[in-house]
Amino acid sequence: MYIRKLYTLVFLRNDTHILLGLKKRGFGVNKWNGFGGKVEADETILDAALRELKEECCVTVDRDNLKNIGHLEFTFTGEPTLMDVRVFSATVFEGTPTETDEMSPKWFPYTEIPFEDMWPDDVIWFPYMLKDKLFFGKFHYKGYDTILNYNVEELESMQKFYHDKTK
Ligand SMILES: CNc1ncnc2c1ncn2[C@@H]1O[C@H](COP(=O)(O)OP(=O)(O)OP(=O)(O)O)[C@@H](O)[C@H]1O
Repeated sequence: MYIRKLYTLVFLRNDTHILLGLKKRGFGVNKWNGFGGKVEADETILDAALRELKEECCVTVDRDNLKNIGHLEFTFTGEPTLMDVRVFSATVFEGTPTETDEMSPKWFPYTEIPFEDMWPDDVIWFPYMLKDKLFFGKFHYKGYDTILNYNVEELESMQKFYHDKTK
């Protein structure tokens, strides 16, 4: 049994580029990633996603424009926590991505995503996101550099996935 902790991860995208942020502190420091963090006890997952995006790169998204596109689960050998990461994508947003204490944002062409400076799982599930497929990925790590085993599958619908999960 694991202790499940909820996280959000948001990607802004257009036809040719994706916005990533270089994490300046804390978990995943010096890695490029989407924007996100822990869901607080008093907020919904969607509210947490919008809040973290604003806090980390000063961009706001209308909640109707934030699409849940994937679900990731991370476990680490010897650790009791399961990181339950809800992945979102938006193409419509307000504001200019701006550096904050936590993140330094930069647009990358889809052909130049810096996977060597990202979490090792990203290169495995990004292709689903980039092809606009919904996905569910599970990764078991040893330390923070080595994936011992994983599985990624395409989903028909996030709503159906969450409905089936709670059965
Ligand atoms: C293991 N493989 C992984 N692959 C891809 N992304 C990963 C990840 N593991 C964590 N993430 C994301 O990294 C952020 C951490 O957030 P994190 O800094 O811990 O949260 P938060 O901003 O609440 O922290 P503090 O307020 O500083 O405590 C959060 O978006 C989360 O989804």
